Amino acid sequence: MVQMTDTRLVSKQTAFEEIPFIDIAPLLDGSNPRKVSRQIGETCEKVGFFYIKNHGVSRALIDAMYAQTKSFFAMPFDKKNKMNVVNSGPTLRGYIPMYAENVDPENTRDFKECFDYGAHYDEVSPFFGANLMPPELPKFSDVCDAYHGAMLDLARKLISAIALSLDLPVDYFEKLQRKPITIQRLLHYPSQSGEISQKEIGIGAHTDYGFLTILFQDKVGGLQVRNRAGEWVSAPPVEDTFIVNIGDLVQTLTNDRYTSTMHRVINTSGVERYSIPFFIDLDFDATVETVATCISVSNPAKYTPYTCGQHKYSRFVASYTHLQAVEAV
Ligand SMILES: O=C(O)CCC(=O)C(=O)O
Ligand SMILES: [Fe+2]
Repeated sequence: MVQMTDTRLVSKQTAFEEIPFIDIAPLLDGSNPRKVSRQIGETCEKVGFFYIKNHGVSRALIDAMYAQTKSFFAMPFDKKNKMNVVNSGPTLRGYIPMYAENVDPENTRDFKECFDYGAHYDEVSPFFGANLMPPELPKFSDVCDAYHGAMLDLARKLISAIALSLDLPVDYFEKLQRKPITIQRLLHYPSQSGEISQKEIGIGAHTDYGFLTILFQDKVGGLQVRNRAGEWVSAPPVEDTFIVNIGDLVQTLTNDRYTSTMHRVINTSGVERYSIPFFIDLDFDATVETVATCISVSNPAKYTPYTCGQHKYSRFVASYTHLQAVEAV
């Protein structure tokens, strides 16, 4: 039995029109990218989250990634813990056990475990390097690479549409994303029962730190998004779609025209929930400053420019317990 003692945790079971659906086929096949970019722009202003359909990623690849995700988390803790993120140095990839990352640390402990990887680099630098991979799962590494590649291609298309929506050249962001920070995350949320309070939920309320997130979620549900009126709205799983949302960097780049929207996860379904978000930022050294088309005399730039890597690392320090120990030394 689940009891929501805290009414702030209840979400409106509204129709998901509140989070729009966008058919991106005309963007991917080149027949009408401007139409898709207009829809994305409007949605980024009003909601910050949208479902995409006809996204071109094969069902077989998604199913394979999902199967590997379940196999990964089914491994004994000791095996997963050999890949603990604390062993990855500045690369900051690998296994993140329960409570080792809390994205809203003032209020919530996150009842989830994760595995993070990215593109392979021989050289180690913050957010880049080799992936820690489980030798027990022979297909894991190849499936991960293929999935990450598909997400990167899709993200670049969506980002070109965001550029168009801001009256910028279609390739505007490419110069800031030559070697972008990306994180491909696998997530496991056990179900919670009993009394549930804000002190411990799947993932605490947060905005994403980067440019764009593309999320696959399984059929279980539990994602909630805070709308502009401050109400929590469910973002239920919908077959053959991904959920896309913009992050903090876009809010700065657009001078708050597009806002990075708060969201959280509460899994009280009685079954395990798995989700697979892909995060893309800018290059580590890229300067994040508002684009010219979002500034005017009556709407001057609100943000002091910062670098992408700086921002990302500061958010990691705030949420990863092992980095707090390092910073405190
Ligand atoms: O699992 C989900 O549905 C959302 C995950 C999320 O918000 C995140 O990892 O930033
Ligand atoms: Fe998130």
